[in-house]
Amino acid sequence: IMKKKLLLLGTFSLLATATIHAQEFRLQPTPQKYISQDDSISIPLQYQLLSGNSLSTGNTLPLLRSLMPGEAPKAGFRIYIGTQDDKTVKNYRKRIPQKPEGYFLKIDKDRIIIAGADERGTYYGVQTLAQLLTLDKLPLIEVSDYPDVPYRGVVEGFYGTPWSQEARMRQLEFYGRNKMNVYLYGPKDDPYHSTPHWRKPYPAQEAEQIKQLVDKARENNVIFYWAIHPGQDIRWNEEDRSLLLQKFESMYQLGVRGFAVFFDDISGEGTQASKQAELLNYIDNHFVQPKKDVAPLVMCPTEYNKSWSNVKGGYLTTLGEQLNKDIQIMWTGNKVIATIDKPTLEFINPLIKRKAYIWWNFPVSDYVRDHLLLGPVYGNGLDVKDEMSAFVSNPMEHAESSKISLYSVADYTWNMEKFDSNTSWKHAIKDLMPLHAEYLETFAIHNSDLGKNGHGFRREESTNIQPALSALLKNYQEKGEIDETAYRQVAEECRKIITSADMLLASGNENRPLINEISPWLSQFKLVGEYGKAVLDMIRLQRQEKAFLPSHAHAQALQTLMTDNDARYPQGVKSGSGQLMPTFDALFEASTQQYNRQFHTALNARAIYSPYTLESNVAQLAMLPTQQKGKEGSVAPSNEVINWQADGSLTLSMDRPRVLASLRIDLGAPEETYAHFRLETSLDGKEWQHADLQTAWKGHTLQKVKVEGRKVLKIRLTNISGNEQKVYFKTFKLTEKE
Ligand SMILES: CC1=[NH+][C@H]2[C@@H](O1)O[C@H](CO)[C@@H](O)[C@@H]2O
Repeated sequence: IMKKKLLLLGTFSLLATATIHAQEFRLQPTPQKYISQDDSISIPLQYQLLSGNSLSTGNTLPLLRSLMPGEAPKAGFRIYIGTQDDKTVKNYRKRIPQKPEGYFLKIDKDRIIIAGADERGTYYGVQTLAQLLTLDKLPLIEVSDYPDVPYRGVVEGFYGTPWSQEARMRQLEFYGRNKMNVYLYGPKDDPYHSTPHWRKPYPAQEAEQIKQLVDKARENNVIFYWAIHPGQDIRWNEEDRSLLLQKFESMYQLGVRGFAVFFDDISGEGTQASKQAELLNYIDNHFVQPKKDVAPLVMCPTEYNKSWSNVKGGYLTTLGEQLNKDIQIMWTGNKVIATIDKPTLEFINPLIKRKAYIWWNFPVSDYVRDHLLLGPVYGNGLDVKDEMSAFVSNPMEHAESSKISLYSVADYTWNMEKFDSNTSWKHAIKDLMPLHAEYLETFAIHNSDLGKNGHGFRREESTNIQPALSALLKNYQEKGEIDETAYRQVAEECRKIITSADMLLASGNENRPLINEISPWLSQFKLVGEYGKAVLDMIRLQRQEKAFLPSHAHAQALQTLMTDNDARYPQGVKSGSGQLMPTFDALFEASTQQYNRQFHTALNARAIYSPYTLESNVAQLAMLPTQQKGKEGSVAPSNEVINWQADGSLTLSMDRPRVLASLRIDLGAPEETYAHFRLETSLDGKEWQHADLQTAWKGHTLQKVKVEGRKVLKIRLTNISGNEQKVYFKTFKLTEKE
């Protein structure tokens, strides 16, 4: 454990440092019961350790010794540590909360007692002590603590670039420190987790990496679950069943002691509830139970959220009735992306006849990959701790950045009623970068909304400056006046934005992995701050015929820079898209229009925006955002199975006719599926011309459409089969002729 001392750069006296640290100090997660005697002792440099036999294996004692290296048999100060069966803590047995993973921690003048309800509870007691040891003096306290939600942690279950080995190793340490006890390995783009290679054992190198992760997880008292995603091509036969069990056996040989089967985002034969239940029960009865040291099986259903469930169809009730009682069933809530409240659980728990194992799809961003989601965790009910068996977060492909949310998920699931979203968020940021917390907070508060997206899930953004932004815009648009107070606040925020971007980019090694992840967004964030300043100049100089021009030109230059592709992250980089950019764009347009009217000029009054708009009567496509990068225009991909109704269509419209060089469409479906669709283009939205969909190349279902040289204003794709088609929506991308 790296003892994270707050090394303020010498500007404070030792006392002040301790005071500041003590003031801001909080235990993470918030303990259930904490009694302080308003007294403290120096950290004992020597102590006698009296530890119970139950701790002879495991990582609890190694952790304690790494935190307090002064073990000495004759020392006066004593540390008593053990689980409730150990005689070393028998005098404190009745102080131990009788809950799984509970512990009692007491710091007294001449002794420390760490007594756990079980091994992991004792380990958590040491983790709490670890936090207290970052203070300059040890407070005399008594902590009685235990988790509200039995299983708490992370499911790496997103599409896109899987986390690296180093990122996962750091994650597991973070889970140990924050008392999260579950990590489910299930990255959609790992070919050995999903189609095509789920039947095959990992190659030697990947196998070794999994083994390292399993060992690291054990060190941090985290249950490592390995998940398999077979549903897209599983055959319900003896052969595939034994191949799946052999794969699980090969993972067991690597040390894996937790297993999951995900049936999400699939179509076809694999979606049958009774077949899924039969397979899972077989795995439970012939693998999990006989092994005796494997955690209860976890499964993700095909109908994993209410908006996709068809209760009368019986899928969920079939699982509820047929699945062995100890098999856990995951649930994302009322929608794919949703916050979890009591009604959500009152709907699902009776259907599946057990407490739902929540898969929370936040801060996952695989459907808005150009955004970082760094805002507070909020919106989940504080009254649902007894209605769920687990709460695991599906994070972003950016592992370090996800820790802002994960810190709060750990806090929320350990002590739900005491959870305070904003306090937790501020401490999450301090935990990531104590020396640059104020700058990271400025960055995070303006990079939290998702923008328009296929799931319609949004988050608050720029809440600190939002009132000033709307006051400034309202006064200017309606009265052409400048609200001076709002103007000053927005100017100050732009200065903070620019400074924060620079301070974080120059923050050296405080948290290099985090900065490496977010640097494309930091560069973009700085441009947003500069753009805000240029636009503030424009409205200030709007009546000065000459002075206005350089600011207008600078604002346009910044718009161009902000839409340029960042090679470090080709999926696009958006920052401040929720409040800052819409306000600055509106001020840019209003002031330029005003200037044009006053000086009879024709300066460009349109902020650069995406020239493409999407319309569709297919529910899951209707809200997908469009993107423009140079000569490329695209509709953002969706990761889920699209239920494309008969005669349903999608239309991509442009701001003006453009000549196409190519159009690529990938519905992730076999060749014959494309016969069910018609592609047309139009110059006026009235006359439509047919365009041939033809296979670009075998093996991959990407369609290259013969539109070379065709001038179009609209492109339309329609399901003409007369039936609903279940397809993916992986690529819809046009390239304009140079
Ligand atoms: C249970 C579930 N499976 C999918 C779905 O939720 O949406 C997530 C967000 O797009 C995606 O990451 C995940 O793989």
